[in-house]
Amino acid sequence: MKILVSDNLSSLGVDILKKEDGFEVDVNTGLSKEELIKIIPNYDGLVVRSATKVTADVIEAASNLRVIGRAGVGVDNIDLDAAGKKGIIVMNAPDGNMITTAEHAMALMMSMSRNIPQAANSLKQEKKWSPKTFMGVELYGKTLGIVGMGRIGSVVAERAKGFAMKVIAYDPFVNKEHAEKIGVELVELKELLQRADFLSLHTPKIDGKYLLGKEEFNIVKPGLRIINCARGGLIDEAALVQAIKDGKVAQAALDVYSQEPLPADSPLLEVNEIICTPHLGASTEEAQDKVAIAICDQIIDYLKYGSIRNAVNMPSIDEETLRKIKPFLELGEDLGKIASQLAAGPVTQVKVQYNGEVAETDVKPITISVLKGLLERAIDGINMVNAPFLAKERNIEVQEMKTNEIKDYTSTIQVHVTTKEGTREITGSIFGKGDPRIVKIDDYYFEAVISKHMLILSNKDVPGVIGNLGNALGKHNINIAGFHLGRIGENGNAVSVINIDSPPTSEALRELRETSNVLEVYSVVI
Ligand SMILES: NC(=O)c1ccc[n+]([C@@H]2O[C@H](COP(=O)([O-])OP(=O)(O)OC[C@H]3O[C@@H](n4cnc5c(N)ncnc54)[C@H](O)[C@@H]3O)[C@@H](O)[C@H]2O)c1
Ligand SMILES: O=C(O)CC[C@@H](O)C(=O)O
Repeated sequence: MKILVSDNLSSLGVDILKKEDGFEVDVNTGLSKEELIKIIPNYDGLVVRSATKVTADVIEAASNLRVIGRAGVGVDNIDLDAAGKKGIIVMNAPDGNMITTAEHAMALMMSMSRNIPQAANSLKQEKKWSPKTFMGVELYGKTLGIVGMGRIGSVVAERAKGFAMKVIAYDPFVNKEHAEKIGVELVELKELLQRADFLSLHTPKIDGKYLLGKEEFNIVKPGLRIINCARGGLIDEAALVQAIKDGKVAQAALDVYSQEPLPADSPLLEVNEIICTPHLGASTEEAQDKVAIAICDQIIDYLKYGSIRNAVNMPSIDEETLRKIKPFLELGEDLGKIASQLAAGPVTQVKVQYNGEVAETDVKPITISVLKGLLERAIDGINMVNAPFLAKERNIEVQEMKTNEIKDYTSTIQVHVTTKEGTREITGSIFGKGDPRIVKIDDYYFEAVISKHMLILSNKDVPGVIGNLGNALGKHNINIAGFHLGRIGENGNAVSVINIDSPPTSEALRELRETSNVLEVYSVVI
């Protein structure tokens, strides 16, 4: 396995990769886009921080790449859609730098409230002793508004409470219990803007929308102080400069910018009330070691053992869960493959229903494996990462349903596939520790073994049909390994699943289809 590390990564991470059997590592930082495009086909894995821009054209050129690891949280420098479509998994290391970044937010809050950079600059650069110029404000008793109560926002809230600040937060995705547990009052954004003395942002970048723009600055509590250690693009920088000039906002402390590196002529650098740091939030020795170790371990676990942690473009599966759900992943893929060969025409909808114990596990990866099996014959290079993207691209509606109800089996997976011609249903279960079976096709019940080659056929349920089929298969030298019959009462139709040791020739299939009372014959390959 060849891994490229294209940004500054702690040597502890690089060493982990170097020491791993079968891994080769190149550290090559500061590459131009053209240089990266040229060398990326040589690599199975890429490790980046925020400097490398993994754009669609880089991904297009990455013919062997299987994983991109981000040593940190934000993945806005990686084209996730392009990676997903190409089947490249993107993972981050979200826990390693949360304390460090929260500490940077606190450092900015305190530096800003006491004018520390400006005062230090005046004394050291201008040799001026002017304490009156740098009158500050206390944090004590002030209200801190946090937007985004995730990992970093929550740590900031705890630290701020240590300064006896009142903490309020806006995060539409967080539950009340989490907020109450850390003693934070959840409010709407408008209320937060009207009440906060300090405001700290901790959300991901929000596409096409500023969290703080002219409209928001018009309603903030006068004298607001703003901290942004999250992402550039959350604040309309021109509107911020104007709001400070208009006296609506007192100060701001920024670590991230809409354009990075921040251009030397940025108006932000001209405003004395704005403190700027050069995207330093995660830059401590401890955090850099932690994220580097985490991402390198994750990459090895994925490339060597298939276990997925902190994936941002597919559900994560740790080793323990992987072990538990592996038989169902395989069953799901088999059911998808069978369904694709029974259904006629392009698929428009897939419903996957989980019944019984399997419904209590994380079923998302199983649904993806159904999609992978379903689309495998139509799309080259499909895998667990790109299957949902490719299904979406083909306008296939995917539904997932769960019931805890246990009927005849402890767990079943029911796959309904709809095309213009109608819906086919195929249900599977796991016998014993990992023996996959088809237990139902449409209305017919069996306990059919799933094998590499199968014939699935329907016939009128009259005497002699099975004998004739056996003769026809024998004539074409096709050995029957198993025979499973499903019927609904007498005098109706029957469906059979026949396990065969070799694939049928087209001649054999023609003869089977011409056998009297046979209605449909499908040759199914797993
Ligand atoms: N400055 C740095 O060096 C640095 C370092 C680490 C992380 N970060 C950035 O900090 C941010 C937060 O990181 P995290 O690890 O806490 O992420 P997180 O995913 O744990 O938390 C983000 C929170 O934002 C909330 N959220 C999403 N959209 C929102 C919206 N429109 N309004 C309000 N809340 C919303 C989510 O519900 C979530 O709780 C990210 O943007 C990350 O890239 C920056
Ligand atoms: O790698 C860095 O220094 C920045 C990291 C930070 O922005 C992140 O999102 O984790």
